[in-house]
Amino acid sequence: MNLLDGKHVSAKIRENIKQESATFLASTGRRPHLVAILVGNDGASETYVASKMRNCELVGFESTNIHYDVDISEEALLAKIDELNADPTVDGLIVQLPLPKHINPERVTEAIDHRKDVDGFHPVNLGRMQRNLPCFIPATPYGIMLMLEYYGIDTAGMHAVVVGRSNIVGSPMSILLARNSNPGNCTVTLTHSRTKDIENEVRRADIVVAAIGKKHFITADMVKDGAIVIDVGINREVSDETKSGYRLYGDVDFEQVAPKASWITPVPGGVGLMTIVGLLKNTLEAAKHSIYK
Ligand SMILES: Nc1nc(=O)c2c([nH]1)NC[C@@H]1CN(c3ccc(C(=O)N[C@@H](CCC(=O)O)C(=O)O)cc3)C=[N+]21
Repeated sequence: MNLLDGKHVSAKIRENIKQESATFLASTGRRPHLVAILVGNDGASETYVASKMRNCELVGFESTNIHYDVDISEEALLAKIDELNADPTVDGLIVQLPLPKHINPERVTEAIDHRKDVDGFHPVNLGRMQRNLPCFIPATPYGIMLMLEYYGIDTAGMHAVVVGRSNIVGSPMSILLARNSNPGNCTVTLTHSRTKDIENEVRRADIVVAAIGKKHFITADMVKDGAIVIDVGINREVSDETKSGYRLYGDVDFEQVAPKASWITPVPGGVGLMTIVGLLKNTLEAAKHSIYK
């Protein structure tokens, strides 16, 4: 078993981003700038946004966190997005999900200027990704592809099984793995809650991407010998044994599965850290206008 070490890879890639960020500052007199909007008081969301801001600092980006009460109206949120779209000092703009029930996430996603959509959730970016055109790729799938690339894993011809069809992970992941690029060129099966026999589908996988949101859903008996296992799960449980007061569990039973896998990501220390690197890379591209002139 080899570890796909998110801690190591994210630190390495952050070094490159930091250098490019310094070059950007030297030539333009300003820093790449990410704005993150957070609505409400979800503990996990607050942790992620804080981590994104801290990572911006690490690579020399400017970052702004706008925090609204849970009862902000959709209209007021959309008005703020319009204002930030028009603000030339803002390069990247994200609205942390999930949003409260009275706000339509689809409307919010489409309101963000696709040239600042560093989450890669806007339909323009999604469509361009599907066509293999320059675009912002959603941060988690992007981070996973960067990790495979870093370790020089050639996925061409592999059978990939993605578990979960979310807009932010499973669905874009299936597109990226099937694309004619490297990593990519996989034969992809996208499984979900209505799949007849998920266990059996996963058993056929050369590469498994688990993005279901259920602790230890993927067990050893479901994994083929030598498979590559990517765990996107971040299931939080209260624990009095840790400083933070909670413990994270993946969608994969790491202890059981690791001995069978050729490569595997740990949780924490895997995909989550790469997600942030994906976001930083997109923000740098947005600042440099290297995707949209
Ligand atoms: N608009 C939007 N964009 C997102 O990118 C987005 C989102 N909404 N909503 C929620 C998910 C989740 N997400 C994570 C980011 C970092 C870690 C991360 O850093 N994880 C660390 C540990 C984190 C901890 O200890 O809590 C690790 O896995 O080692 C995890 C998950 C971004 N998301």
